[in-house]
Amino acid sequence: MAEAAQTQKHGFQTEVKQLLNLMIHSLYSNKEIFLRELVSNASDAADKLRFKALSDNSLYGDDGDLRVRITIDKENRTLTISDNGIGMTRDEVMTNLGTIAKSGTAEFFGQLSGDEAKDSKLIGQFGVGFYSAFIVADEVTVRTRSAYEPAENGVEWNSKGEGEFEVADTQKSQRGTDIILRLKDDADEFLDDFRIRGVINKYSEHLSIPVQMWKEAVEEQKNDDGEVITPAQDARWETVNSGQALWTRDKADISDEEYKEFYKTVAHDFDDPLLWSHNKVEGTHEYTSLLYVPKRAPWDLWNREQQQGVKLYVKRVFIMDDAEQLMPTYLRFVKGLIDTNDLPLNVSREILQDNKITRSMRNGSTKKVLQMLKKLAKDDAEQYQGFWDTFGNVLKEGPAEDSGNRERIAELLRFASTHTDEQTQNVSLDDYLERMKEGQDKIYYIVADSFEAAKNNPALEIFRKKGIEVLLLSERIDEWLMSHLTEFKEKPLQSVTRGDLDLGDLDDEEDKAEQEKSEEAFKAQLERFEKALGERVKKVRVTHRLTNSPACIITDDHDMSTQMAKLMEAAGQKVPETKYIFEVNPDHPLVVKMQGKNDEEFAEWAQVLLDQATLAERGNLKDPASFVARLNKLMLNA
Ligand SMILES: Nc1ncnc2c1ncn2[C@@H]1O[C@H](COP(=O)(O)OP(=O)(O)OP(=O)(O)O)[C@@H](O)[C@H]1O
Repeated sequence: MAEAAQTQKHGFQTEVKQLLNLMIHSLYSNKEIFLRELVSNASDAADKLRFKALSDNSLYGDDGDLRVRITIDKENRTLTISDNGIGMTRDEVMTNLGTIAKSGTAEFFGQLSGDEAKDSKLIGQFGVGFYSAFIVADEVTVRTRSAYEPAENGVEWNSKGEGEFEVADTQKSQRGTDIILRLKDDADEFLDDFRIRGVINKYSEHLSIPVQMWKEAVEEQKNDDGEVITPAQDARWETVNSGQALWTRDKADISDEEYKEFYKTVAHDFDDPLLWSHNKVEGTHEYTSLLYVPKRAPWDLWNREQQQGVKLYVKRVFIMDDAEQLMPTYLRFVKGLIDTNDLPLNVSREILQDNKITRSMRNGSTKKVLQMLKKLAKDDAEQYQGFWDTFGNVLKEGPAEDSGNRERIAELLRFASTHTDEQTQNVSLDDYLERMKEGQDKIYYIVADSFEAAKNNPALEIFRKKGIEVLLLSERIDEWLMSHLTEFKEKPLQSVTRGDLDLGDLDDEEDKAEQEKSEEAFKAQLERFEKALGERVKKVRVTHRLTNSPACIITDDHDMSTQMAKLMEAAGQKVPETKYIFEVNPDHPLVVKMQGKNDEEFAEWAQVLLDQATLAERGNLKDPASFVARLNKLMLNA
């Protein structure tokens, strides 16, 4: 080993220290995965080089056979994983092996509770990567040289995993990266050739890169008659895996186990996937897709800029990670790959962006994912519920993003509803349609800040009385969803807190006649309300939706809904002030009592009723102090 010069000491980024700590504690029972991670990094490095070499063949130098080699040194207790891939420059080493360059990492680690059992679940969401080397090693040395740099610009990185690492310049004749692990005392098993071969077979069998191990020379063996039974073999590098990319094989010949292990390698997940779909598409455009739905959400699912999980290959050559053109954002949890013969090898992101072939692959793959989810929902409601609880809120972005598949996505949505009054979102729109009352022509829903606020909103009273089911929505995304989901199977969706309530055929003639009568009788009172509330409301009218509450506020047909206004406010946008329609229940004892009050008292009562109704709908008041003062005054007078 050449003398390393210019050694510099550095501290790990805080998050790296936390990750190391967490990993060593959570993964001691699953040590072998370090090898999967390091071999898959080596394979990625080979993929990157192959891709760069498409436009600059000289990058290969005289070493064009890309491979990963694993060497065991029992005497020095080291295991070395070596690749001749793209390698790293000094700057790349500093960022890749000293920091975690993903936005939001600090917040992620902020969630750690210190409870090992709980925290170890988080590690699965994070993806373990290079640092998993420290599960089995008490010292790791990385010697690397970028394909763009000469031999003298090699870099040596070294760390004992205790908060610091050292970086030095070095000479490295061969391009690529060697990861040298000095194994811990309890990691003896990884000095065993047979054990390592087993791990490679398990995890790296279907990577498209050969993984090789050194095989000692074999002497010729003859039987007593002088016939050769074992021919002599020179010592050599032997390829341990099949090196055939899994997705190129026939579906019928691939076992579930193989699909699952392959998933772990491509997705850097160590849980099994929930579902997968492997398709060879023929016709105008030919491509193969292998798409997985994970069981667990990645830690950065809510970062819409997070990398997408679908890789693009052209003619078996890896082209790029996270090809965002291949999968819509609302399916960003899908992992896997698409391999096509129809694109040129030198395809760029720009070309991908506006390309017929990309569009066709994206449409086809989107449909495949939606289909496999639909099938799961049909075959296994419990597993589907698990999927929905994890990824439902991402899927809810779908109707806005992908109008072409709106109905297909809508079939996959699940809601809480007044059918059970439980918070679990397990009612599909099809369930709702099946339970619709005779004469009902709309799907009713309410959006509120919380499940309780939705469930207890006074606007539901008439629906409960008549036994009409209402969907109860209370996630942040729901208002956005409903503004793009206006009908399902030709039935319009209608908010119960918006516009005129016309229950259509659900109101019988008698109800209608009664309503008209009470409106007529209440005319003079309405005018008193209007005078008392003035500019605070858009209009005052008699309600048909309340049975137990004195009043409620309703958004007019074309005004912005309360929840949408809140969303926009939260996003820092200026929102025009919306005035509500104030609906009064003439039969409520409080309203009846108000009739005997003088104008001044009446006005006080009216203000309090409006504030109460606003609280029930918006969850807050612009001027809470005046509300409290008024209420206290009324209580004193009582
Ligand atoms: N053998 C290698 N050759 C070249 N670069 C490498 C090698 N191993 C790691 N790297 C670089 O270090 C970075 C960090 O690796 P690490 O395994 O921690 O994370 P990752 O592979 O990006 O993500 P994941 O969490 O999914 O594993 C890689 O993205 C890559 O740029």
